[in-house]
Amino acid sequence: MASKLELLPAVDVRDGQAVRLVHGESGTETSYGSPLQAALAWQGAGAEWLHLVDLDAAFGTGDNRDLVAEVTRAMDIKVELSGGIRDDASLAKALATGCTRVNLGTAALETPEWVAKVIAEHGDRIAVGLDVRGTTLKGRGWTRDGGDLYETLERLDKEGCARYVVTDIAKDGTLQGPNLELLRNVCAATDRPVVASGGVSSLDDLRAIAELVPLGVEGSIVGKALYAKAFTLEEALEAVS
Ligand SMILES: O=C(O)c1ccccc1N[C@@H]1O[C@H](COP(=O)(O)O)[C@@H](O)[C@H]1O
Repeated sequence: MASKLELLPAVDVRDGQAVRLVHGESGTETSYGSPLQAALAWQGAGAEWLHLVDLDAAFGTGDNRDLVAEVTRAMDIKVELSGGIRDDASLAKALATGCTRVNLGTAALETPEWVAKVIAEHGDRIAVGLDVRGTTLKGRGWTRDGGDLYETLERLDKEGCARYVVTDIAKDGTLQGPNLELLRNVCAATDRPVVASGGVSSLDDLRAIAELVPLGVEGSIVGKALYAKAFTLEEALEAVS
Protein backbone atom coordinates (compact mmCIF):
# COMPACT_ATOMS: atom_id res chain seq x y z
CA MET A 1 0.00 0.00 0.00
CA ALA A 2 1.29 3.48 -0.90
CA SER A 3 2.06 5.76 2.04
CA LYS A 4 1.32 9.06 0.37
CA LEU A 5 -1.61 10.12 -1.75
CA GLU A 6 -0.89 10.27 -5.50
CA LEU A 7 -2.32 13.29 -7.28
CA LEU A 8 -3.60 13.04 -10.84
CA PRO A 9 -4.27 16.42 -12.42
CA ALA A 10 -6.98 16.03 -15.04
CA VAL A 11 -7.08 17.10 -18.65
CA ASP A 12 -10.52 16.44 -20.15
CA VAL A 13 -10.70 16.99 -23.90
CA ARG A 14 -13.78 18.06 -25.80
CA ASP A 15 -13.72 19.29 -29.39
CA GLY A 16 -9.94 19.58 -29.23
CA GLN A 17 -9.91 21.78 -26.12
CA ALA A 18 -9.13 21.18 -22.45
CA VAL A 19 -12.42 21.70 -20.62
CA ARG A 20 -14.07 21.23 -17.26
CA LEU A 21 -17.71 20.20 -16.91
CA VAL A 22 -20.13 20.51 -14.00
CA HIS A 23 -21.63 17.15 -12.90
CA GLY A 24 -20.22 15.79 -16.19
CA GLU A 25 -23.08 17.42 -18.09
CA SER A 26 -22.64 18.20 -21.74
CA GLY A 27 -23.08 21.94 -22.35
CA THR A 28 -21.52 23.05 -19.06
CA GLU A 29 -18.00 23.28 -20.50
CA THR A 30 -15.52 25.92 -19.45
CA SER A 31 -12.61 25.90 -21.89
CA TYR A 32 -8.96 26.06 -20.82
CA GLY A 33 -7.22 25.98 -24.20
CA SER A 34 -4.71 23.49 -25.53
CA PRO A 35 -4.77 20.03 -23.89
CA LEU A 36 -1.06 19.61 -24.64
CA GLN A 37 -0.18 22.91 -22.98
CA ALA A 38 -2.31 22.04 -19.94
CA ALA A 39 -0.70 18.60 -19.65
CA LEU A 40 2.80 20.02 -20.01
CA ALA A 41 1.99 22.63 -17.36
CA TRP A 42 0.95 19.92 -14.86
CA GLN A 43 4.05 17.90 -15.70
CA GLY A 44 6.22 21.00 -15.28
CA ALA A 45 4.64 21.68 -11.90
CA GLY A 46 5.77 18.28 -10.63
CA ALA A 47 2.88 15.92 -11.42
CA GLU A 48 3.77 12.23 -11.49
CA TRP A 49 0.46 11.34 -13.14
CA LEU A 50 -1.89 12.79 -15.71
CA HIS A 51 -5.57 11.77 -15.87
CA LEU A 52 -6.48 12.30 -19.54
CA VAL A 53 -10.09 11.93 -20.72
CA ASP A 54 -11.50 11.95 -24.25
CA LEU A 55 -14.91 13.37 -23.38
CA ASP A 56 -16.26 13.23 -26.93
CA ALA A 57 -15.53 9.51 -27.04
CA ALA A 58 -17.22 9.10 -23.64
CA PHE A 59 -20.31 11.01 -24.81
CA GLY A 60 -20.36 9.45 -28.27
CA THR A 61 -20.03 12.83 -29.97
CA GLY A 62 -16.91 11.93 -31.96
CA ASP A 63 -13.45 11.53 -30.54
CA ASN A 64 -10.11 13.17 -29.90
CA ARG A 65 -8.14 9.94 -30.11
CA ASP A 66 -5.24 11.28 -32.19
CA LEU A 67 -4.92 14.32 -29.94
CA VAL A 68 -4.96 12.32 -26.68
CA ALA A 69 -2.41 9.94 -28.20
CA GLU A 70 -0.20 12.92 -29.09
CA VAL A 71 -0.52 14.33 -25.56
CA THR A 72 0.22 10.93 -23.98
CA ARG A 73 3.30 10.43 -26.14
CA ALA A 74 4.58 13.90 -25.21
CA MET A 75 4.48 13.11 -21.49
CA ASP A 76 7.43 11.87 -19.43
CA ILE A 77 5.04 11.07 -16.57
CA LYS A 78 2.47 8.30 -16.06
CA VAL A 79 -0.80 8.72 -17.92
CA GLU A 80 -4.21 7.27 -17.05
CA LEU A 81 -6.24 7.39 -20.24
CA SER A 82 -10.03 7.18 -20.43
CA GLY A 83 -13.12 7.89 -22.47
CA GLY A 84 -14.67 5.66 -25.10
CA ILE A 85 -12.43 2.64 -24.54
CA ARG A 86 -15.04 -0.02 -25.14
CA ASP A 87 -13.76 -2.64 -27.59
CA ASP A 88 -10.58 -4.30 -28.86
CA ALA A 89 -9.82 -1.57 -31.38
CA SER A 90 -10.18 1.39 -29.00
CA LEU A 91 -8.30 -0.49 -26.25
CA ALA A 92 -5.43 -1.40 -28.61
CA LYS A 93 -5.17 2.22 -29.75
CA ALA A 94 -5.21 3.50 -26.16
CA LEU A 95 -2.59 1.03 -24.92
CA ALA A 96 -0.39 1.74 -27.96
CA THR A 97 -0.03 5.36 -26.83
CA GLY A 98 2.24 4.07 -24.06
CA CYS A 99 -0.15 5.19 -21.33
CA THR A 100 0.45 3.53 -17.97
CA ARG A 101 -3.15 2.38 -17.69
CA VAL A 102 -6.59 2.86 -19.14
CA ASN A 103 -9.79 3.49 -17.27
CA LEU A 104 -12.90 1.66 -18.52
CA GLY A 105 -16.34 3.03 -17.68
CA THR A 106 -19.27 2.11 -19.91
CA ALA A 107 -17.71 -1.17 -21.03
CA ALA A 108 -17.63 -2.46 -17.45
CA LEU A 109 -21.40 -1.95 -17.30
CA GLU A 110 -22.45 -3.02 -20.80
CA THR A 111 -19.92 -5.66 -21.91
CA PRO A 112 -18.78 -7.38 -18.71
CA GLU A 113 -17.44 -10.47 -20.53
CA TRP A 114 -15.13 -8.33 -22.64
CA VAL A 115 -13.95 -6.43 -19.56
CA ALA A 116 -13.22 -9.70 -17.71
CA LYS A 117 -11.19 -10.82 -20.74
CA VAL A 118 -9.10 -7.65 -20.96
CA ILE A 119 -8.52 -7.61 -17.19
CA ALA A 120 -7.14 -11.14 -17.53
CA GLU A 121 -4.97 -10.09 -20.49
CA HIS A 122 -3.66 -6.74 -19.30
CA GLY A 123 -3.70 -6.89 -15.49
CA ASP A 124 -3.00 -3.56 -13.84
CA ARG A 125 -2.98 -1.65 -17.12
CA ILE A 126 -6.77 -1.83 -16.74
CA ALA A 127 -8.65 0.20 -14.14
CA VAL A 128 -12.41 0.51 -13.94
CA GLY A 129 -14.11 3.84 -13.44
CA LEU A 130 -17.05 3.56 -11.07
CA ASP A 131 -18.98 6.73 -11.83
CA VAL A 132 -21.96 6.95 -9.48
CA ARG A 133 -24.97 8.95 -8.48
CA GLY A 134 -25.83 7.67 -5.04
CA THR A 135 -25.00 4.00 -5.52
CA THR A 136 -26.19 3.80 -9.14
CA LEU A 137 -23.48 3.46 -11.75
CA LYS A 138 -23.65 5.63 -14.86
CA GLY A 139 -22.29 5.02 -18.34
CA ARG A 140 -22.38 6.60 -21.81
CA GLY A 141 -21.25 10.03 -20.69
CA TRP A 142 -22.98 9.51 -17.36
CA THR A 143 -26.38 9.60 -19.06
CA ARG A 144 -27.42 5.96 -18.66
CA ASP A 145 -27.96 3.84 -15.55
CA GLY A 146 -25.66 0.83 -15.34
CA GLY A 147 -26.51 -1.08 -12.19
CA ASP A 148 -25.56 -1.13 -8.53
CA LEU A 149 -22.13 0.02 -7.39
CA TYR A 150 -21.53 -2.72 -4.84
CA GLU A 151 -22.82 -5.61 -6.97
CA THR A 152 -20.57 -4.49 -9.83
CA LEU A 153 -17.61 -4.04 -7.49
CA GLU A 154 -18.03 -7.60 -6.19
CA ARG A 155 -18.14 -8.96 -9.75
CA LEU A 156 -15.06 -6.97 -10.85
CA ASP A 157 -13.12 -7.99 -7.74
CA LYS A 158 -13.79 -11.65 -8.60
CA GLU A 159 -12.55 -10.99 -12.14
CA GLY A 160 -9.29 -9.58 -10.78
CA CYS A 161 -9.76 -5.88 -11.49
CA ALA A 162 -6.61 -4.14 -10.22
CA ARG A 163 -8.03 -0.78 -9.15
CA TYR A 164 -11.05 1.50 -9.24
CA VAL A 165 -11.46 5.17 -10.03
CA VAL A 166 -14.49 6.30 -8.04
CA THR A 167 -16.31 9.44 -9.14
CA ASP A 168 -19.24 10.97 -7.31
CA ILE A 169 -21.02 12.64 -10.23
CA ALA A 170 -22.99 14.89 -7.88
CA LYS A 171 -19.67 16.39 -6.74
CA ASP A 172 -17.74 16.42 -10.02
CA GLY A 173 -16.80 19.91 -11.22
CA THR A 174 -18.62 21.60 -8.34
CA LEU A 175 -15.79 22.49 -5.93
CA GLN A 176 -18.04 21.25 -3.09
CA GLY A 177 -15.62 18.82 -1.48
CA PRO A 178 -15.14 15.08 -2.03
CA ASN A 179 -17.60 12.41 -0.92
CA LEU A 180 -15.48 10.90 1.84
CA GLU A 181 -18.26 8.58 2.99
CA LEU A 182 -18.50 7.03 -0.49
CA LEU A 183 -14.72 6.53 -0.56
CA ARG A 184 -14.77 4.90 2.89
CA ASN A 185 -17.63 2.62 1.84
CA VAL A 186 -15.92 1.55 -1.38
CA CYS A 187 -12.66 0.88 0.48
CA ALA A 188 -14.59 -1.26 2.95
CA ALA A 189 -16.08 -3.26 0.08
CA THR A 190 -12.85 -4.02 -1.79
CA ASP A 191 -9.19 -4.64 -1.04
CA ARG A 192 -8.14 -3.05 -4.37
CA PRO A 193 -6.69 0.48 -4.47
CA VAL A 194 -9.12 3.31 -5.06
CA VAL A 195 -8.52 6.59 -6.88
CA ALA A 196 -10.85 9.34 -5.70
CA SER A 197 -12.50 11.69 -8.16
CA GLY A 198 -14.93 14.56 -7.86
CA GLY A 199 -15.36 17.64 -5.75
CA VAL A 200 -11.86 18.55 -4.59
CA SER A 201 -11.92 22.27 -3.79
CA SER A 202 -9.12 22.95 -1.32
CA LEU A 203 -5.89 21.70 0.16
CA ASP A 204 -7.89 20.61 3.21
CA ASP A 205 -9.99 18.37 0.93
CA LEU A 206 -6.79 16.74 -0.30
CA ARG A 207 -5.55 16.31 3.27
CA ALA A 208 -8.90 14.68 4.16
CA ILE A 209 -8.58 12.25 1.23
CA ALA A 210 -4.95 11.57 2.23
CA GLU A 211 -6.23 10.41 5.64
CA LEU A 212 -8.00 7.59 3.76
CA VAL A 213 -4.75 6.18 2.35
CA PRO A 214 -4.56 3.55 5.14
CA LEU A 215 -8.06 2.43 4.11
CA GLY A 216 -7.04 1.91 0.49
CA VAL A 217 -7.32 5.27 -1.25
CA GLU A 218 -4.26 5.48 -3.46
CA GLY A 219 -4.78 8.71 -5.35
CA SER A 220 -6.98 11.66 -6.10
CA ILE A 221 -7.88 13.25 -9.38
CA VAL A 222 -7.83 17.04 -9.24
CA GLY A 223 -9.57 19.04 -11.92
CA LYS A 224 -11.59 22.21 -11.51
CA ALA A 225 -9.73 23.41 -8.40
CA LEU A 226 -6.46 23.56 -10.31
CA TYR A 227 -7.97 25.31 -13.33
CA ALA A 228 -9.84 27.75 -11.06
CA LYS A 229 -6.53 28.39 -9.25
CA ALA A 230 -7.93 27.47 -5.83
CA PHE A 231 -4.38 26.27 -5.18
CA THR A 232 -1.36 25.39 -7.27
CA LEU A 233 -0.28 21.86 -8.07
CA GLU A 234 2.98 22.53 -6.21
CA GLU A 235 0.96 23.44 -3.08
CA ALA A 236 -1.22 20.33 -3.52
CA LEU A 237 1.79 18.02 -3.84
CA GLU A 238 3.34 19.61 -0.75
CA ALA A 239 0.05 19.23 1.19
CA VAL A 240 -0.05 15.45 0.67
CA SER A 241 3.70 14.74 0.90
O1 LIG B 1 -14.55 13.14 -16.54
C1 LIG B 1 -15.67 13.62 -16.81
O2 LIG B 1 -15.98 14.81 -16.49
C2 LIG B 1 -16.68 12.78 -17.54
C3 LIG B 1 -17.92 13.32 -17.79
C4 LIG B 1 -18.87 12.57 -18.46
C5 LIG B 1 -18.53 11.29 -18.87
C6 LIG B 1 -17.32 10.74 -18.62
C7 LIG B 1 -16.36 11.48 -17.94
N1 LIG B 1 -15.11 11.00 -17.65
C8 LIG B 1 -14.57 9.73 -17.70
O3 LIG B 1 -14.79 9.03 -18.93
C9 LIG B 1 -14.53 7.69 -18.67
C10 LIG B 1 -15.67 6.82 -19.11
O4 LIG B 1 -15.68 6.69 -20.49
P1 LIG B 1 -16.39 5.40 -21.10
O5 LIG B 1 -17.70 5.29 -20.41
O6 LIG B 1 -15.48 4.26 -20.79
O7 LIG B 1 -16.52 5.74 -22.53
C11 LIG B 1 -14.39 7.52 -17.17
O8 LIG B 1 -13.02 7.56 -16.82
C12 LIG B 1 -15.07 8.78 -16.66
O9 LIG B 1 -14.67 9.06 -15.35
